[in-house]
Amino acid sequence: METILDRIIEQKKKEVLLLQESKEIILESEFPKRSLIEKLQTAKELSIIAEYKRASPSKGLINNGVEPEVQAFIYENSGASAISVLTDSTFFKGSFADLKKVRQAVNLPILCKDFIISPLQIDVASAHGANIILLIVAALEESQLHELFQYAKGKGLEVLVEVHNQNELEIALKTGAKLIGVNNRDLKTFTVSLEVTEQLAEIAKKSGAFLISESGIHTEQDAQRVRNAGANGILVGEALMVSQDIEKSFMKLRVPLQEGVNK
Ligand SMILES: O=P(O)(O)OC[C@@H](O)[C@@H](O)c1c[nH]c2ccccc12
Repeated sequence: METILDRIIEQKKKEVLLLQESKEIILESEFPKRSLIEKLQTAKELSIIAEYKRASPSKGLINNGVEPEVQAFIYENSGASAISVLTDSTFFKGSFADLKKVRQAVNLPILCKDFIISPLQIDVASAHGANIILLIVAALEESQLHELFQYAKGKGLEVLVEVHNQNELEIALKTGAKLIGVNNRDLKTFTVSLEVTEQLAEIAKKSGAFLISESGIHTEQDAQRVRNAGANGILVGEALMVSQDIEKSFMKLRVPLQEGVNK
């Protein structure tokens, strides 16, 4: 059966073809380098990557009423370590223009949250001010994963490699990734469980990578749970996008880090 991930990838292939045909010259990034890895190395609390996400295929419209630069500014002032911006338009109502607006509003590292299948998309992300790109193991052939990983590193970008099970994690670790994102949400079925982080944390941490627990984190208890499993950081979208008091939401999610977890 065709999954939502299959549909998204089909759409991305069309977008990449259009990009190729447009022959548009994609300029090099004119923005300074910002490192999430350096922040994780010295962090004393669970790092929060705060996401700007208007909508998603699993939740529909989440919040269409706040501008990306305004939301990102509040995230930065509330203690975020990085900002994630959804740039997919078809399924998430995002854009690269959103990414650039966020770049101009904050000093934090920015993650381009998209379904990357081509180096061209990495060029576009970098030109709009991204410092980190996402590579989703479930969306790529292993050879493609390696190629895109090396390409992004060559451009001075950091790479968050996303996995959802042990098989994907083992593939991810072969790239030498320093940032592993465990997605608690299955992109094929939308089922969310923080147990996924608990199950994969040990193997991910043994490799010396930093572990980011992604999706389904809403409460202080959720943050503590993935922290206790060994996470260095969390990626939070919906809970912050719908929050009536973002600063207060941050205070709850900012829990102290486990001793020695970033050594
Ligand atoms: O809104 P949540 O449940 O806090 O999830 C945020 C983030 O993890 C999620 O948006 C995400 C994780 N991996 C992705 C890959 C593509 C698109 C979106 C995602």
